[in-house]
Amino acid sequence: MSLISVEDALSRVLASVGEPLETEYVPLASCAGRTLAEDLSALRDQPPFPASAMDGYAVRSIDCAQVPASLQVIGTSAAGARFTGTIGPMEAVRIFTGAPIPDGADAVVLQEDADPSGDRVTVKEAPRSSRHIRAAGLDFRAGDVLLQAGLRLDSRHIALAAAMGHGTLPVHRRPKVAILATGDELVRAGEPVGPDQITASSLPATILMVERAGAEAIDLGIARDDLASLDERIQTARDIGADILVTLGGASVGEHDLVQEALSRQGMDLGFWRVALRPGKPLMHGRLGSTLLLGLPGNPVSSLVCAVLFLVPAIRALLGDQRAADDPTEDAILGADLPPNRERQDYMRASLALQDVPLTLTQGQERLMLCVATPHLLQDSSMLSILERSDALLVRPPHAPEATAGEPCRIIRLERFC
Ligand SMILES: Nc1nc2c(c(=O)[nH]1)N[C@H]1C(S)=C(S)[C@@H](COP(=O)(O)OP(=O)(O)OC[C@H]3O[C@@H](n4cnc5c(N)ncnc54)[C@H](O)[C@@H]3O)O[C@H]1N2
Ligand code: MOO
Repeated sequence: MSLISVEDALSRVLASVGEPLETEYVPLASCAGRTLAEDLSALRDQPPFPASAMDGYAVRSIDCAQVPASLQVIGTSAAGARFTGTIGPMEAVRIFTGAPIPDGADAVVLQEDADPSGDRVTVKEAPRSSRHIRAAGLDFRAGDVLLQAGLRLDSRHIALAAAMGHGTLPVHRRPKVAILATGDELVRAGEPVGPDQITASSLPATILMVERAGAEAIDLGIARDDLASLDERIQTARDIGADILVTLGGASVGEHDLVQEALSRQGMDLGFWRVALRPGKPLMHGRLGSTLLLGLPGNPVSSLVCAVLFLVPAIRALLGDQRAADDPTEDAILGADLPPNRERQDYMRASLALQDVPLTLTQGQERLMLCVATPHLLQDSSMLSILERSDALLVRPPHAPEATAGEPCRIIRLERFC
């Protein structure tokens, strides 16, 4: 099987996701990272009544056209406890921020612009009509559709939904993502490491990425490099109804790379294997019943790059995120010369720095901040110390010609995924 392009691989992964997961109703405070399953309309006006924006006195502006003006204070309107009467000529009501404006009043005088004395107040500054009053429905009206289906919810959306009158929201179920490390050489982080062993660093890292993407991560541990051990863990993933099974390692061509064989024996429908991608070439994709399969390569940087490019978009698509297929790249300026690229799309670990560039404009000198991406010299896909020092992946298309420092380039910011 020949290598397929990154774009082709991503569209095949997303096509195999199918429809977003079913809808469930979740309390607002637990909706972070969920995706709204339906358009949401306001259940009430906000504010629901004309409200004071300041602490001071509610007045009739006409009474204060000539200042100083002495008014009779006939009551108090506080947030949550309105004044129920009506303000008449030369009368005022003490009012606080957020309180309903009493009937008859059309302005609020700041308390800094008024001198209280007993049951009277002297207004020193003439207010114009509607001064410091928030009209009913200023923010939104009942029935306004303010949040759209497919929106990935953050605290801004939660604040608005709460103000709109909602306590729970219709969101798509979180995908269950089972993660299985494979390899006789691997031990869990923190456990004793034998002479020929290393830590399965990608296991906790992938769990974190999966949770950050909005899914429920299920840790299937480490399978040995034998079919029985793999079979057993794959069966566990099916038994728990995993929406995605992610395997780490064993994806390549060696005799110990048994993941594909084990999955095939259980009836995998192979989508693709091997992508024109560096690092991450041996990526495998398929389906096993209702479970989407992503076989990530074992080198930890390769598995992270594949998770950024394919696993996170698949999770977002299952969550119904309307932006699941968005291009994650953005513009930057290249910080070093680079040789021509070969046939695989390259994702180079790079550090970002802001560079202040002087610009001569017609009106004089301006300064522009540019984001400069400098790839690290070593790009071995086993090297996590370099990954830790990297802010971004610098993307180089297949067969890109040599490039010179200062040219535009495209990057993916890692903080968005890690
Ligand atoms: N003859 C060929 N050899 C290799 C090819 C190839 O095309 N022909 N491809 C290379 C590429 S590219 C990659 S990437 C690796 C990936 O292969 P596998 O997916 O089979 O990975 P493993 O062999 O199982 O492991 C590779 C490496 O990564 C370590 N590893 C595995 N799992 C983890 C984990 N969870 N956390 C941290 N490190 C892990 C493992 O110990 C190995 O050192 O294959 C090349 N070979
Ligand atoms: O593509 Mo492998 O993922 O070079 O290390």
